[in-house]
Amino acid sequence: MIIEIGSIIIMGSLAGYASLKKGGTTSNDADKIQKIFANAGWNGKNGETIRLHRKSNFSGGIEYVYQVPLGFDRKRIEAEQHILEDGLNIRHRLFEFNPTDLFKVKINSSMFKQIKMIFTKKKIDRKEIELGFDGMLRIKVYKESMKEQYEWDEGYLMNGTWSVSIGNTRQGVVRHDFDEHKHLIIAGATGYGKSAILKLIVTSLVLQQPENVKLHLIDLKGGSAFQRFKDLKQTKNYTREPKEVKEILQNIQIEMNKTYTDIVDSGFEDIKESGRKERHFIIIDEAADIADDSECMEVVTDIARRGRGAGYYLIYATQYPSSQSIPQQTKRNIPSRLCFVLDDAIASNTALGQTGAEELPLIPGRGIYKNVKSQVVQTPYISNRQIEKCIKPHVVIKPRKEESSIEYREGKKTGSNSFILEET
Ligand SMILES: Nc1ncnc2c1ncn2[C@@H]1O[C@H](COP(=O)(O)OP(=O)(O)OP(=O)(O)O)[C@@H](O)[C@H]1O
Repeated sequence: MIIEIGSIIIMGSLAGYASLKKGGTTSNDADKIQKIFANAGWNGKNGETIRLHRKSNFSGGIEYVYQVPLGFDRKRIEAEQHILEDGLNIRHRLFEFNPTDLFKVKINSSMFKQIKMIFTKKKIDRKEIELGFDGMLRIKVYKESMKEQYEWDEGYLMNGTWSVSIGNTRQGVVRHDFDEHKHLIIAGATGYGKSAILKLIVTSLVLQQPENVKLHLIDLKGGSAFQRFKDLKQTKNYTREPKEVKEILQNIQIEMNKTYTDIVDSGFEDIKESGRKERHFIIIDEAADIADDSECMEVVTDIARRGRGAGYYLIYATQYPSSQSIPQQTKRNIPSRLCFVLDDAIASNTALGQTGAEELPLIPGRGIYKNVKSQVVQTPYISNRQIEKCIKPHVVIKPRKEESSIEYREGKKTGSNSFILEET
């Protein structure tokens, strides 16, 4: 009995302490923010500081609204947001701990072991921030980290459009509309979600625009990310061979030029105005592998520069962003970027035009999407099994060039699209 009462008191106090810790975390964040601004040299030209205008609670944290001095460099602060986040996390780390776990403890001889487990299994959670500018500087400080995984489902689709879900933020889904923003550069260290988002983009395009999307898939990573799309009726080109890339790109360029000439000759400015529905997507996974080939790069640059008018959109992915793998002219023509964690600030600058990707947490799918503004997103995750299910109705059996002398016949299915080849 005494043990039971004692344990209840201990648990009650621990729970109270933990919830206090979780709730009352941010009392002096306003001061900290002001100090971080001063130390980072983010004040106005004559040393003017930001001034706290308002502070308000919202369901996930606290928003601080500041008046900013004239000449305030918002882009610099956006790029160096991690300094602010690190500063707010220096002394205060939040325990990801649910006090109700304590009430699940069974009162028996292993009680102390169970309590110890709850505390030793806790994860350290960082405060995260979000910046906004509308004449005032708005800093949202969140009590909890962003979700590490968002499962994709068909609710992410916008049928009949070219707008594809690219990530989730706490405010909702962020989309990249290819008819608005055309091309996209994707960069990121290996293993953090480049292929996964490319597969999601392809799947979304096929499901949203099955009759109008034309895919040119160039997979130079030595993996098999695009393999599953090669027999789609929407796939016009698919290769994993670097030596085939030049010919494919040059043929695309010829078609693109012809389409553009037709559009202009018919008196239209671009494909959108012409009312044509077809859009071509040239998707290159590991662009660094063709960076040495000047003829390939000439076509890539040309598509980035002139493809928009003809409806030829480029998605250019690399894990090695450098001035060679993303030439200056290509970069200038592709303002939209999605960048997962990168090795250093130089790579981040090359890929995004700002630092910050080197500071992203090591979470697959966590990236910075930069378009008009830049924001941290968690890309939706689609499993290979889901992809197979979604694209199955679009699979057709195509003879490959080198197999034109081989007779095809449908055979015993071992997968959704397997068949036996018989040489005659
Ligand atoms: N949005 C996501 N949410 C959760 N997990 C993800 C997400 N994206 C990727 N992952 C996980 O990370 C793993 C690696 O992702 P992916 O293959 O896309 O990386 P990559 O950057 O293309 O790496 P590599 O260049 O080595 O192929 C995936 O197998 C998956 O388990």
